[in-house]
Amino acid sequence: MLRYVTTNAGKVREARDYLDSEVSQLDFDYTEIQAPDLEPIAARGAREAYRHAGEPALVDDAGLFVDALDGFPGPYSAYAEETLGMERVGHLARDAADPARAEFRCVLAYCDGDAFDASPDPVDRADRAAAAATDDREEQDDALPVKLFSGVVRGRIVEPRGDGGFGYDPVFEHDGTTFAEMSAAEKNAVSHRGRALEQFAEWYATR
Ligand SMILES: O=c1nc[nH]c2c1ncn2[C@H]1C[C@H](O)[C@@H](COP(=O)(O)OP(=O)(O)OP(=O)(O)O)O1
Repeated sequence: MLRYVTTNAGKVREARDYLDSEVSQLDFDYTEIQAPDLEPIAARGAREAYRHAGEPALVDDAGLFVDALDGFPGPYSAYAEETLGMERVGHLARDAADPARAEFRCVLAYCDGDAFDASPDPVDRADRAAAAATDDREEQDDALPVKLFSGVVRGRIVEPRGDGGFGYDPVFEHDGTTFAEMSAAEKNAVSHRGRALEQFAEWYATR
């Protein structure tokens, strides 16, 4: 059974469109390392979740990157939402630029313990073999292969509109409509998460 690892029910709702019945949510709060990019955060999370669950794990790390704020809040989007809140982050963005161009990014990291993605790079392989041979749990985790998928959607930050979706959806406008004004299907058709899930589902079905 594939476990979609997140504490966020909004993400699960969107993922169901791509993963149907073969997925169930694992409400597990994996360690989020600090990094400017989402990829290493998601990869580390997927390894930890797989070790925890003992089942194939798919981690979804996402964030809002505002151009005029040099990518802030980016990997810290959840923290900024909890502290400042979606509306104040929106104000910061619009104070910095008008229009306040931004993008949502999503990285999916899949780990099932199999070496499906054995690196062709012998140095990398040797590193993995060495890491797998140690007793150190964190080093062993680094040896687990992870497959990454990502999606991006461009838009602009506006005054909040709409009551659908979650997180920053009310302030993120794409083609004249905020994500909170769209149905889940409409959002999936253009969103960062939809793009990443589409790629994952295609790979997963044919792996
Ligand atoms: O489609 C989206 N529509 C609106 N907001 C979004 C979206 N995608 C990510 N976001 C925001 C929500 C949160 O403030 C942060 C994700 O943070 P992120 O750490 O990936 O997720 P999270 O803490 O909500 O749940 P979890 O880590 O358990 O999956 O970016």
